Amino acid sequence: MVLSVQALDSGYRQTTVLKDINFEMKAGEIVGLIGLNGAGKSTLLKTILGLITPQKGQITIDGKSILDDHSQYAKHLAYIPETPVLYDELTLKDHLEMTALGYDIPMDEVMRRAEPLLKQFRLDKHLNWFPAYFSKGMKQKVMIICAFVTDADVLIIDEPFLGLDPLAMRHFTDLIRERAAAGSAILFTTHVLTIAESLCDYYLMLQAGELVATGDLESLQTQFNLPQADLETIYFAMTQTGGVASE
Ligand SMILES: Nc1ncnc2c1ncn2[C@@H]1O[C@H](COP(=O)(O)OP(=O)(O)OP(=O)(O)O)[C@@H](O)[C@H]1O
Repeated sequence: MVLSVQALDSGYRQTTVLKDINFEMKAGEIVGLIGLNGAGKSTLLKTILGLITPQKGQITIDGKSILDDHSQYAKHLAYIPETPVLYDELTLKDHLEMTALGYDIPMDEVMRRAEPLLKQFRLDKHLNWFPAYFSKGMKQKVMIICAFVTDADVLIIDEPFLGLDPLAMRHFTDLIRERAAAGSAILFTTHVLTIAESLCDYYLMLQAGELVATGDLESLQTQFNLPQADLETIYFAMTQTGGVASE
């Protein structure tokens, strides 16, 4: 099991947002974390990343928790946040260099891995540009490239498709599939359910901080008693019933 989340409660100061979250991810799995605004998706991703300390329960990657070795734990993870976070005073190449340092990968190896991605995302001529000159989508692409040049075996991606043009979106979904085929586990949130449906092996359906259903589409169809339904139909049913359909 690459990622294991057990009996997790998490949130902010006095507030508990996530209640009793349990799931596991194997190498090569693509998992969609699906739920309404405010359901707790980002809170879950940030807790896995170690940016929020769990109130209860435990998270392990390859059997180790963040408490065992913080820096080793962090090297197993790469994160693409919802809003690109770039340093104003660093160029695109500097950001790649920072990634190389952070993950202990030689810079020439990072550049070798980055080259096809830079070309694909049409940023190969912009290595010396500063973020101020990038569009929102270009900034998002920098975050994607920095995450995909690492050796991380768990990729955490928060609403990755907003701001990308259709061509970039296609390249990005291909990259996600390739990376999973190479053995990484990929957990992402999205409100774009058609893309989730085309990419995910299974789904975590989060409603008001609780996992109300998990499984692949077929299993969700059974749980919600909606044979043949697509993910969007199941999602609407979830928001109306607050969970799986009663018998
Ligand atoms: N820094 C914070 N301090 C206190 N409460 C917060 C904080 N960030 C989020 N929350 C609360 O936690 C709950 C879950 O928020 P979260 O951002 O995890 O939702 P989400 O599912 O990612 O939503 P969205 O789809 O809008 O991104 C919400 O009720 C929100 O108000």
